[in-house]
Amino acid sequence: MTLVKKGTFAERLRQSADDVWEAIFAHPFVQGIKDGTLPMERFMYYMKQDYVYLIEYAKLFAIGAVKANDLTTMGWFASHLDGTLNREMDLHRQYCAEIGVSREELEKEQAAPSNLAYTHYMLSAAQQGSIADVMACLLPCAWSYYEIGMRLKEAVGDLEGHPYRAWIEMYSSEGFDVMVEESLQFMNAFADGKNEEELQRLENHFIITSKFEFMFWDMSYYGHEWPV
Ligand SMILES: Cc1ncc(CO)c(N)n1
Repeated sequence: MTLVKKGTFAERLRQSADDVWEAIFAHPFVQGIKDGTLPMERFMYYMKQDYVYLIEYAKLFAIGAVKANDLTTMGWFASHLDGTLNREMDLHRQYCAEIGVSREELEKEQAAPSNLAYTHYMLSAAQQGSIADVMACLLPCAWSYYEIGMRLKEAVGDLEGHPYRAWIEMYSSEGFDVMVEESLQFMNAFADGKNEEELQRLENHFIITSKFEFMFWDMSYYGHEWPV
């Protein structure tokens, strides 16, 4: 299941946030997707918040394309900017269309506080930092979803008739594992030659964005809103 290679910087990152990731896997929202017991109303709240999240997340790929030092890297970021906007977000548009939520309504959704904090943290780190900072912020998103997707697919087995089938299939699909694997390779290459202080900054981005991933699930389950 794990794509990470021993002794790499990506392995160090994964280990540094392991407790956070275990808390994510055990979260009642994630467990509820697996069991199919998650109320659809919570899932739709999550999808709407995720839609506005993905608009900002996609900008990280655009920043990565600007900060890339070669055409292969630039092309990779450009293709995932396209993939996020035109494929991943299609899943959201389709789910929402099925229950009568239009594209316009999705785009008008206001980000809840944890969502806003998460995307702004990433955008600020990406704008101030190098391409390595961009990747350290992006990694927990795709990689933790991949591990969730794989775990859920394995636990559920036959997805026929499962209420969250399309979601589980998307994040456990073959294209997605390639994307994660390539992200890990890029992360290792970008970290190459960096001193310990810089590596710690990258590790900190990884841990913080992993914690924001947990908060996103928590917010979607309990509905944390602005206090006033
Ligand atoms: C909050 C969040 N993190 C990661 C992903 C995976 O792209 C997503 N769709 N939403």
